[in-house]
Amino acid sequence: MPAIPSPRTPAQLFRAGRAFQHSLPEGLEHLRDTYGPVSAFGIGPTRTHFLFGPDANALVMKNEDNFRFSGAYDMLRPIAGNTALVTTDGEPHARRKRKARPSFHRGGAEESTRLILASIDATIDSWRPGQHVDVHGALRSAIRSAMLRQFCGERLAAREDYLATELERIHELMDRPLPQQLIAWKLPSTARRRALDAIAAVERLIYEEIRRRRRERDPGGRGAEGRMPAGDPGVQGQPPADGPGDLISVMLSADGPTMSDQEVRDMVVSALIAGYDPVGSGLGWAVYNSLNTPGVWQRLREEASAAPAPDATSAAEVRELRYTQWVVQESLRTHPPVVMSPRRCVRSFRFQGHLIPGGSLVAVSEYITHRSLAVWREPDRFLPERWDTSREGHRAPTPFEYLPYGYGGRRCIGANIASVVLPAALSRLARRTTLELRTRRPQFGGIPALIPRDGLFVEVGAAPREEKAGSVLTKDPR
Ligand code: HEM
Repeated sequence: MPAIPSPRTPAQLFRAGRAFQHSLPEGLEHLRDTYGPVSAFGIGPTRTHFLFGPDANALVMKNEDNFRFSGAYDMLRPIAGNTALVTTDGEPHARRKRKARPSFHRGGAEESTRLILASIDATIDSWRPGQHVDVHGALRSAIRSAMLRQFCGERLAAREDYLATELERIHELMDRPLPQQLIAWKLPSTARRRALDAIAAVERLIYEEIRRRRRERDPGGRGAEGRMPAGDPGVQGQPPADGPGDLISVMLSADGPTMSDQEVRDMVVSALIAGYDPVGSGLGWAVYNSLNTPGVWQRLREEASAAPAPDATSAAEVRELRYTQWVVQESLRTHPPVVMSPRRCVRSFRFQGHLIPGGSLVAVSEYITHRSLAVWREPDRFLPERWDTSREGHRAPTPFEYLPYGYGGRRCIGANIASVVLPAALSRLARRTTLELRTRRPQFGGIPALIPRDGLFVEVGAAPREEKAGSVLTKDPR
C-alpha cells in the first residue's frame, strides 16, 4: 500500500503551512498541485487527509454513518455548543434539524428574504454618489441585522449593536488563518479569551429570552397582543403574521419534539454564526464577479427592470430571473462560501489505492471541485452562460461536481433561504445602484466563509432613476 503523499521535509512543511496561512483555497490548491488528489497534512490531532474531486465527495457525503461531523467540527464546540447541528450526528441531529425546518422552508424562507431585502434597501438608501464603500462589509451587516430579527425576534433585535459587536468578536478568531486558529483554540490566548467572552455575552441574552418566553408561556415572544401584525417589514420592522415566526419561537413551539434550553440556544447561535457570513460572502462575490465581468451588471439590471415581479421574494418569482440565477450559480461555483467540508471517519476505508485509518480527520473541498479542469471547461473563468440549459453542449453537473450547499442529510439548512435571497438581492442591487469596482484583485480570507480579506470597495455612482422606490425603474440616465 503506497504511503499517503504529504509534506515531510522542513521545506515542504514550510511551503504547505505558508500556503494555508495565506488562505484556505491556496493551502488546498498547494496540496492538490504538489501531492495530487489524496494527501495528508498537519500534526497530532489536526492531521487531516484531503480527498479531492467528485468521487471523494460522493464517498464522504453519501456515507454519513462512516463520515461524521462529531469529532470534525470540534473547534466550533465552544461556540456552536454540544447539541448544535454541526457537532452532532444520527437521530439527535435529524430530530433537531426537523424541528427547525419551518424557519427555513417556504414561509420562513420568504420571511427571511423580505427582511433581508428591506435591510439591504436601507443600506442602499444610505449610500451617496461618489462615496467609496466596502460593499461586502455593508451587505454582510445588512444581512446580519435581518437575521438577528428573523432568528431571535424583536426584543433581541433591539440590542443589535451590542449583539453585532459580540458576534464579530467571535468571527475575529474564526476568520484567522487555519494554522493560527488551531493554535489559538488549543492554548490560552487573548484571542480565545475574547471569543469565549463574546459567546458568553451572546448566549446570556439568548438564554434570557428563551426563559422569559417559557415563563410567560409565549413561545413567539409577541406579548399579550398575540402575533405581530402583518405588514411591510421594511416599514414596521416586524415579521409578518403569516410566517412561522422567529427561530426561537419555532424551536419552542408545541409542534414536534420538545427542545431543551440548550438545544434552542445551540440552534439559534449556529444559525447566526453559520447564516449571515456565507450569505454575505455569496452576495459579496456575486457583486464582485458581476462588476468585474463586462456587460454582466447591465444585463442583470435589464432583467430586473423587465421582470414581472421586480420585488421578487418567493422561489417562484426568483425563478423568473433566469440570467440572475446563472450569475449566482456561477459565482457560487467560482467562489463557494464554504470551501472545505471536514469529517471524522469511524472505520478505515480505501480511496484511490490508499488506506485511510479509522478515526482520521478527512476533508473534501467544494472549492477544489468547482475549479477542477476534469469537470469544468475554463474553470477559473466567470461564465454565467455555462448555466444556460438551452446552450449546445450544455451538461448539468452532478450533485458531487457542484455542491455549494453540500449534500444529503447534511445539506445546508439555510439553502432554501440563500437560494432565494442571493438572486433577489443581486437583482435589487443591480436595479437600484450603479457601482464601480475599486478593489481589483481581492485576496481570499475567512475560514467559515470565503470573504474578501481587505474588503471589496466600490464607488457609488448616480442611482438609476426610478419612478418610485420598489417600482420598475425607468431608463438608466447614464
Ligand atoms: C450562500 C449561503 C450558504 C452557503 C453557500 C452554505 C453552505 C453550506 C454547506 C456547504 C454546508 C455543508 C457543510 C458540510 O457538509 O460540511 C452547510 C451546512 C450548514 N449550514 Fe449553510 N450555507 C449557507 C447559508 C446558510 C444559512 C443562511 C444558514 C442559517 C441558518 C446556514 C446554516 C447551516 C447549518 C446549521 C449547517 C449544518 C447542517 C447540518 O449539519 O445538517 N447556512 N452550509
